[in-house]
Amino acid sequence: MASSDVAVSLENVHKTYRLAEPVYALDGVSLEVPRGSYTAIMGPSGSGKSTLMNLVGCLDTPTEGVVVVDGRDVTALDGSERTALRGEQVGFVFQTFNLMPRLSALENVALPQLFLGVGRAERRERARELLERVGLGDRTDHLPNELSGGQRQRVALARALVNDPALVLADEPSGNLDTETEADVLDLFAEFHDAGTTMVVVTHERHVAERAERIVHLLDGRIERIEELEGVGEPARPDPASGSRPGSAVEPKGADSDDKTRAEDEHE
Ligand SMILES: Nc1ncnc2c1ncn2[C@@H]1O[C@H](COP(=O)(O)OP(=O)(O)OP(=O)(O)O)[C@@H](O)[C@H]1O
Repeated sequence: MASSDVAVSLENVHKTYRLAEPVYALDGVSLEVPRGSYTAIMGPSGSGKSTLMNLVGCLDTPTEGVVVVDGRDVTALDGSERTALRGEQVGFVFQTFNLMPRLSALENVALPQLFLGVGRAERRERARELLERVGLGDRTDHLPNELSGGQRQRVALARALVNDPALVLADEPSGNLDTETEADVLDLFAEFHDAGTTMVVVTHERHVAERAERIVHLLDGRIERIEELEGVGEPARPDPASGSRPGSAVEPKGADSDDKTRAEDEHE
């Protein structure tokens, strides 16, 4: 695959947490995530899913191996360069990404646009639009603690999508949502995917994973297998020149934490 068709690539990535006993959270993972593809990551608890997402999202660096995001070797970047790359490219839907408690739903969603230099009126309009899309058009002025858990999660989702990131990373995005809201969230993911966004979703739920084009199964820090799903969605942007379609395959090929927060420590 041409490198420009690859959103994220991992080459022989190891992540070892050095405790009294070392923990080999990732143990030689190689993976290409094509631009515009929709990938689900599944695996038992402790198999390395969140560790993998943190590396793909430039929140962390591997102990060994190479992680390339949008053509840039993450391991060669310093902390602030990684933060910048993350801000430009990645939208996180992580449960650990809490909302700012003193900002309204609308202000929380508007916040990431501040760092792209978008004007206030436009920020608020876009935030309102996103909140409407996640079914919270009537909750824009609520503070996070005036919302239910599922509503807070939808605000976090709107915030993750507001800058129209090239890559969306979601860790258990529908964890505490009721069936109807989950369906709305997954429809929204499908919409973003249809518009060309690269989606990577960690889930324990088979029916959530089946909305993707392929499922990467992790076991003990390794890729156990990659399952290509039949009949999912339409071919993603056929490339008449090569006859190949970007997004048609995730190919298996073969630490030190920095700041873990994004908008959390920044204020409007
Ligand atoms: N910061 C850390 N320090 C030490 N060990 C860690 C750390 N983070 C994760 N681990 C260990 O690394 C392994 C992989 O963890 P990870 O969170 O990636 O698993 P997971 O597949 O996301 O699990 P779950 O489904 O339970 O969220 C686990 O054995 C975990 O205990």
